[in-house]
Order: sequence, then C-alpha cells, then structure tokens
Amino acid sequence: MGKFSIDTAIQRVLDKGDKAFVPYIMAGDGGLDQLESQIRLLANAGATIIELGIPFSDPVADGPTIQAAGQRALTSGVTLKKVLDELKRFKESRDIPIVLMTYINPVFTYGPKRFAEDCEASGVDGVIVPDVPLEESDLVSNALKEHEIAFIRLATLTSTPDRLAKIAEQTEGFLYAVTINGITGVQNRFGDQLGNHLTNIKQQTDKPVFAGFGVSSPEHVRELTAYCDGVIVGSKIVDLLHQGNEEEIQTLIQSAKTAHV
Ligand SMILES: O=P(O)(O)OC[C@@H](O)[C@@H](O)c1c[nH]c2ccccc12
Repeated sequence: MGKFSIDTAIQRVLDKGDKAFVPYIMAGDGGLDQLESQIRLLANAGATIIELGIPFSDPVADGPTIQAAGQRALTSGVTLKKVLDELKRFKESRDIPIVLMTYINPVFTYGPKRFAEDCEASGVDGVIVPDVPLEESDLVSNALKEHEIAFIRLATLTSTPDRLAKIAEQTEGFLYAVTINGITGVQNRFGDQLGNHLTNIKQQTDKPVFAGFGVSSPEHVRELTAYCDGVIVGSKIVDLLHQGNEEEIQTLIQSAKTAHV
C-alpha cells in the first residue's frame, strides 16, 4: 500500500533490466465508468504505475490534448470526490499503483487532511501537485506523510542546483524530471542538453528519475531512458485511448521493456 507499493513496482522493473513506463490518463475522460477498464488495459499492456489526472478548470501546465480531455471529463460532471469514490469501488481488484495528479486548488477545496485520508481509503499510492511551490508544500506533504502516500516532486530544466538538491531529497517514489520548458504535449525533438540535464539529476539522487513532457514514441522512450529510469507519457496516451488504439498503446508501453536488454 501507499508509497511502498510504488517503490516495489519500480524495483521489480529495474531489477529485470527494464525501464519504468508511467502512462497518464485523465480521470473521467470517456466517462468515469470507463476508468476501471482503462486502468486494466494499461496495466495489462505493461505499465509500471498509472498517473491519474483530476480534471480542473484552470490547468496551467496542460497542453491542448490534456486540456481537451479535462474538458470532456468536467462536462460529464467528474469531481475529485467522484474519482476517489470510484477508485475505492474497485480498489481490491487493482494491482498497479495509482498516482493522482492534481492542481493544488481542488486539494485545498477538499481539505488536505480529508484528501489524504480519502486517498488512503481509495488505495491511492502517490500524489503529484505541479503548482505547489517547494516552500509551501508542507500543508499537503504533512497530511500525506501520515497516510504513507508518496509526494512526488518535479524538477524543471530551470531548477537551480540548490532547489534541485531539495527536490531530490524530498521527493518520494520517484523524481519527475520535466524535459522541456513549457506545457504538456507531443514533441518532435528534445533540446541538445537534455541528456546532460538528466545525467546531472541522476547524479544528485539515488531515487529513480523519470522523464516526462513531450514523450510520444518508442524512439523517444529509448532516447530518454538511456539517461534515466523511466518515462511518463500523457498526451500521446490520452490521444490513443480516445481513439481506442490499443495496439499502439501496447507497442509504446512495451518500448520501455526492451530499451536496454
Ligand atoms: O502530455 P505529456 O507531454 O506526455 O506530459 C506528461 C503529462 O501529461 C502528465 O504528467 C501531466 C499532465 N498534466 C500535467 C501538469 C503538470 C505536470 C505533469 C502533467
């Protein structure tokens, strides 16, 4: 349960010599009644952990694909509470860790303490809150700590060495290394310095480092996992799921398995 199941899932993959693959999906895109089968599909395709987005009206870091998915979910009436209730309903039959990705506003509205309690009751193992600054994250992190839920921190390309050291120290489960300056979405090419950047982050921490933002092809997965322990893929997975393209989802996820064998 909680952060331990994240650690275990990652270790199992790395011990085999594979890399981790974390697909992001928007909760309630396609209807909340689809969530269970979407998670099962991704787990069966070989995902290590699921990053589950909570729809929010003002998603500042989301690119067009994720924004559109969020809109579809909001239109169908999805809320944080409904997502947690739904996760609780099929908690026992899941065997893949779940990380919620939510902006800070819904957490404050819900109440950080109640949020952490309900996350535990729903079998949520970790949480990512991209818009909470390091200096102001105590309110959330203390509540999560009591329930042994991992608080996953993001490092950006512009994080200073000083901040990077703090992020590396505080992150739990894994460190989310953002690959581009900008918003989420499909990219064709990463900056020339990205390899050095990821290598530098790897040198700062013993915790697993996963790269995310703009990863959309097996080639990207292979390119980035040469420098880190895994990838996070959002927009491309959201698109493929929306199209019902299970075959390409499978190919993309499996590309992390054969990355370095
Ligand atoms: O969509 P991309 O480019 O593959 O990026 C991952 C991403 O979608 C997911 O992790 C995410 C969705 N919204 C976010 C907001 C901030 C940080 C991360 C995210």
